Amino acid sequence: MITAQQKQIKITLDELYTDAKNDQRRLMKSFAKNVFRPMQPVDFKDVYLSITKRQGEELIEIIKENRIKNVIEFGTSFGISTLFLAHGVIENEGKIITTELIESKAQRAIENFKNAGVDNLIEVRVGNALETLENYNQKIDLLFLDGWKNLYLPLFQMLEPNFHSKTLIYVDNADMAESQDFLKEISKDSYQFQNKYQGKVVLITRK
Ligand SMILES: C[S@@+](CC[C@H](N)C(=O)[O-])C[C@H]1O[C@@H](n2cnc3c(N)ncnc32)[C@H](O)[C@@H]1O
Repeated sequence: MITAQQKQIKITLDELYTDAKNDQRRLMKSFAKNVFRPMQPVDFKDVYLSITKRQGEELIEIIKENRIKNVIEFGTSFGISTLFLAHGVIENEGKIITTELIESKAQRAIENFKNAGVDNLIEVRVGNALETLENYNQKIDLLFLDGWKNLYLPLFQMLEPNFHSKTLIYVDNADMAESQDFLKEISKDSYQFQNKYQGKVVLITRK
C-alpha cells in the first residue's frame, strides 16, 4: 500500500522532473561559457543530471526486495534519486545519508526533501564526499554512486570496511569512459557485476 508520505514524494518528483526538462538548455548555456577549460562540478550547478524515472522505480523495488535500511548516496544534485531512495526505505524504517559538493544544490535538495515530507529520513552532508564520509563507520546496505566518476574508486575503497556480505553497490553512468578504471579495479576482487540499461548501470555484489 502506498502511504500518504510516498504519495507526497511522487508529487514532488513529478514537479522536479518537469523542471529537469530544462536541463539541456541550462547545460548549453554553461558549455558556451566554459569552452576553454574542462568542465567542473560547478558548471553543472543549475542542472539535475538525474537518474531516469524507470531507474528510480526499479531502485524502490531493489530496496524493498533486499530489505535495505542504511543507504549512502554519492551525488545528491537536487535530490531526485534521493527521493526514490526515501520512497523505498520508508517501509523498511531505513535512512539515507547523501552528499553534495555544491552548496546551492544541497540547499535546493533539502527544500525538496521538506516539500516531500521526508527530510527526517535524509541527512545531507555538504562538501566533498571523500571528506564528508571520511569517518563513516556504520554498516552500509546500499551504496549509490552518482557523483564525479574519478572518485568512485577512492570512495568505494574508503567505505569498503563498512560493507557486509549482502551490500549492494549501484553504479550509475557505468558506461562512461571515466568509470572504466573503477570497474576494472573492482573486478579483480571478489565482486560480481550485473549490467542494466545496456550498461548505463552496474549493480555490484559480493561473489
Ligand atoms: C549526476 S549528478 C547526481 C544526480 C542525482 N543522483 C539524481 O539522480 O538526481 C552528480 C552530482 O555529484 C556532485 N558531486 C561532484 N563531485 C562531488 C564530490 N566530490 N562530492 C560530493 N558531490 C559531488 C555534483 O555536484 C552533482 O550534483
